[in-house]
Amino acid sequence: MEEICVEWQVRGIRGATTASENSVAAIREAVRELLDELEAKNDINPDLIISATFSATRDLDAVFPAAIARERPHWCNVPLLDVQQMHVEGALERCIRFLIHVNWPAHTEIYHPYLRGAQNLRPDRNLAVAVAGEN
Ligand SMILES: C=C(O[C@@H]1C=C(C(=O)O)C=C[C@H]1O)C(=O)O
Repeated sequence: MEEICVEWQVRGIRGATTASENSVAAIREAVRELLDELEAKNDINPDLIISATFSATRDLDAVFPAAIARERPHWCNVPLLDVQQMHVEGALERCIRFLIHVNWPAHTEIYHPYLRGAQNLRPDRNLAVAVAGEN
């Protein structure tokens, strides 16, 4: 029988969005939408996620984004962390970012979701799908 060998790599996935206000409902809505997009566009298997770190700007403190992520199917065992995003004067407000490390089939494209007010943070990643090895 022919053996099909898949080569795996550890890859980083970035994403960001904004919440409409500093409330549990608004942050939950924004995080769910962002992770829905991540999973839909990448066909990701949460069991292959190594860890996920969320940052929130200092104007968001109603709820931990990681707690929202953990509500998702198969995310309960993913090591999660929340940090406060460093403040830069004039930077995008009410912004939630993530950096996720994942085991990924080599040479497979990754989509980095940047939604809502975060769409202009990285126009290069918003317009194009990053090609394997370009992270
Ligand atoms: C541009 C962003 O915002 C900030 C700037 C970053 C950068 O210059 O690479 C990365 C994360 C944030 O600290 C982003 O989230 O992508």
